Amino acid sequence: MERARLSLTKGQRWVVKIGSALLTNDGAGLDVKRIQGWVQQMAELKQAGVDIILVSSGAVAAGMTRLGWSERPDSMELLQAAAAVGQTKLVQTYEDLFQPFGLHTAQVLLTHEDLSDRKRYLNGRNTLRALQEMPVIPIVNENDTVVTDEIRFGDNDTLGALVANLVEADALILLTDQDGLYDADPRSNPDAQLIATAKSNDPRLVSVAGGGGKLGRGGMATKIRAARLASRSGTVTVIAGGRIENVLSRLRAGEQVGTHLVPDMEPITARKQWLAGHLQMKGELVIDAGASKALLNKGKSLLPVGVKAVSGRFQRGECVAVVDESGRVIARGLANYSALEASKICGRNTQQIQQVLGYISEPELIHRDNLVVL
Ligand SMILES: Nc1ncnc2c1ncn2[C@@H]1O[C@H](COP(=O)(O)OP(=O)(O)O)[C@@H](O)[C@H]1O
Ligand SMILES: N[C@@H](CCC(=O)OP(=O)(O)O)C(=O)O
Repeated sequence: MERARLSLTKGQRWVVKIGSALLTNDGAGLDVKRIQGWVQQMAELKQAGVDIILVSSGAVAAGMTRLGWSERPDSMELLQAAAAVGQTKLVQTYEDLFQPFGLHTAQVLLTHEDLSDRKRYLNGRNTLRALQEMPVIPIVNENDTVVTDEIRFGDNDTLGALVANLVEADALILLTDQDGLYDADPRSNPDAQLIATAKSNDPRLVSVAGGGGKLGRGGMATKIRAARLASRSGTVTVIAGGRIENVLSRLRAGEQVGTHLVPDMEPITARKQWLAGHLQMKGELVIDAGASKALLNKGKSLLPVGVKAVSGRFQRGECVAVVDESGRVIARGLANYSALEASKICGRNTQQIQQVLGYISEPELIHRDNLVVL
């Protein structure tokens, strides 16, 4: 497809994600020889004017080797400790390998909360933009030491997609241990066929994508979700084999390598992408059929009168899910009222808000500028 080809051959901003399954020599530390190959290609791209942001996994694996562990631990604190030990090794390895090309690296560790908080999100975006102007390759990973299970990205595919949204990347390249997305998991189906191209939002992709291997976290399922998220900033996603020779340079030259997932929607505004990227909701608003129609078909704000039930604990300004009567999540947005206030004014018309609460902040429960339909 022409659009995908242009994002790859002419795009000025790429997010490249290298997964755990690829970075390690079958669990035994970092595969420095291979990393050197990707570094060389990324350095050449940067010198040709493509801003590269690298999302690299591998901290836990590198930490395990440094600590002399052969088995991946199960406990959260040991995994976090291994990540803390391994992250320095990971960045040191990249720094040493980029240095001969006159490039430095910058360590960027992010959590889900950093990207949910509007101020920190904007700060992160400004910093990454500033780094792009420099002879520097930012290296992003999840800040594993401080996250708990409930708030983890867990896999770096999702993180890669949110970073692609953050910088409005032309392309998100997910390098992994398979040559791309197959119509069934090739580990268990030797006859599986490679899918060369598809629309990022094609619902059929979900059924072919299975889970990850013993080193990777998310498998293809999270890569498909990442492609969907990335499409919101008009970003093309490529899932490709990191062991394919010169994979990045060949993609830049316009070769059909791996699976190309092409957005089939117009990019949404940066603010709405930020909203859509929220993974944790603080509460839920169940709305009636009339309100669903107003949101889905007319791009309207959500008024308290259309809300049937409120659940969860949220404050004004926090992100909530909007659910229709059948239980389907149709939108999310920032609430203008807390959960307690919302439960008092739901089902009421605008005039009644003042009577019930004694004050009125806004007539809308969620203003359309702070609402994204999913
Ligand atoms: N339909 C599919 N096509 C290709 N690979 C698949 C598919 N379904 C599941 N997989 C598995 O996903 C794995 C890659 O994901 P993962 O292990 O998380 O790696 P990474 O660390 O690169 O993200 C592959 O090794 C493969 O076995
Ligand atoms: N943050 C973790 C990586 C998580 C992970 O393995 O993700 P993925 O490569 O997407 O399977 C680490 O650096 O070890």
